[in-house]
Amino acid sequence: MQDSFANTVIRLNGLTYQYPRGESLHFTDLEVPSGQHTLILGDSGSGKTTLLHILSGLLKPTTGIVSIDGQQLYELTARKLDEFRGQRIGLIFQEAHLVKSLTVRENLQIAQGFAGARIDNSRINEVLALLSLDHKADSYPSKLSRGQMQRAAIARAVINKPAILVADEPTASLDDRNTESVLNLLLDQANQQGATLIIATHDKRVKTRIAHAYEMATRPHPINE
Ligand SMILES: Nc1ncnc2c1ncn2[C@@H]1O[C@H](COP(=O)(O)OP(=O)(O)OP(=O)(O)O)[C@@H](O)[C@H]1O
Repeated sequence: MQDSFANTVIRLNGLTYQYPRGESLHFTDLEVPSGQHTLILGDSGSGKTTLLHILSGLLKPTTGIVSIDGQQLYELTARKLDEFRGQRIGLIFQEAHLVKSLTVRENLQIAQGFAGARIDNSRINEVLALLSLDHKADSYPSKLSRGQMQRAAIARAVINKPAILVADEPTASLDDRNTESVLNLLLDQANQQGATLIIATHDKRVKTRIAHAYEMATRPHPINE
């Protein structure tokens, strides 16, 4: 089903998730207008990572609807969902998860391939230049510094011009200077590529840069509650 709110990039409705033999999580409804960068805030264990996985199409909720850029994610077949995720959702986790046996350029090429797009080397060159990584295009991940690795992960997340860029604690282990530069990169890239940023964080330094926040409203419920 297509979403009727053309300007709404994320819509969450009636979401719950029950971990097998674990927590039952209930999520407050949310609508994010396109371009409204939003933080996901909440105590440790409140369900931020679970929510990011659900809204990124990686974890099917027990109940409820997730609509991204007008598409209800969990109505798609597994293959279509993989393709949609590749095209419309950019993921940045704390560890970069680049394929170690491939160069930076090849990592970006497979990200284009997963999304069902043709290999577009001029787009790859453009993104690498924007992130000051052009000189590392033919390097393997093991030859990158930590900061370069993080920029490569951002390059991979934005390569297909996603509608949303989802980052889980992207600054948790960074000093102030690197936090500033990663936040600038994420905001610049999101703004330039027309993506809406969703960042889960505890980090006070991030809260000063992004005004809108979604507070995890619930504590986890015991199984039978
Ligand atoms: N695979 C799992 N099986 C069972 N319970 C889980 C599993 N993963 C997470 N949980 C539980 O679900 C709840 C939410 O976890 P989640 O990782 O989403 O929280 P979080 O807000 O991201 O926490 P943090 O800020 O500490 O990373 C926690 O109580 C956690 O113990």
